[in-house]
Amino acid sequence: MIRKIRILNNAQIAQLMKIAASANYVDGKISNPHSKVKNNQQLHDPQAYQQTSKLLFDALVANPEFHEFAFPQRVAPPLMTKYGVGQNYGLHPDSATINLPDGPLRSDLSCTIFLNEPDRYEGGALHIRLGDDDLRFRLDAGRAVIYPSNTLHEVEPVTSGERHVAITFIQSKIADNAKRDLLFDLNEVAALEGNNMTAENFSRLQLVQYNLMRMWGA
Ligand SMILES: O=C(O)CCC(=O)C(=O)O
Ligand SMILES: [Fe+2]
Repeated sequence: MIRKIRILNNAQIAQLMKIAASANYVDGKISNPHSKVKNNQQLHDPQAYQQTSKLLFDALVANPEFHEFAFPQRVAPPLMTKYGVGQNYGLHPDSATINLPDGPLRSDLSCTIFLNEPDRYEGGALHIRLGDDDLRFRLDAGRAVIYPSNTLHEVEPVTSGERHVAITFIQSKIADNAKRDLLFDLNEVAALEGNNMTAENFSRLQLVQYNLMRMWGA
């Protein structure tokens, strides 16, 4: 399942874009030197990186919808990237593991947080391939798309303007996408309809929710 969630308010977007305007970006190949398809720029200043990464991380983990959908166990520090005219990130899968200072993170879900409005650039869609189907995202500033890391996806070439996003990767308590999606649906229905049930039936429903979490969760 793929979800779109509003993560940032206007003040947070303005703060991030202000930092982006004066910070130093470097060739994105710095973190994937062998990539044949990565053609973007990423934030490099250690201070700007730490500040933006904390703001983005805090916004994400404060968001209840993010928890309901992702069941996050660990979230990689978000990284701001940008794409100028002619830049893109060709079709690729995301790595299964990402090495972080506190140990490897298994990437179950990938997340793009859009930082500038889609009318500020042309092209630059995040294109996710699902078998024969194609999904394209150019979301409003502040909104994120969270999608399974095991998909093939690309960032299409920017043809005018500049595309600003932040990316992160999530290790979920439920590694399996199908199981995670089932529990998300079950929990959502329980939250929406629980008040209409008898107390005993609601308790039985909770028993199923909790025991599936025990069976499937980390
Ligand atoms: O910029 C995006 O929307 C996604 C970038 C991406 O696929 C990646 O960094 O692995
Ligand atoms: Fe990717």
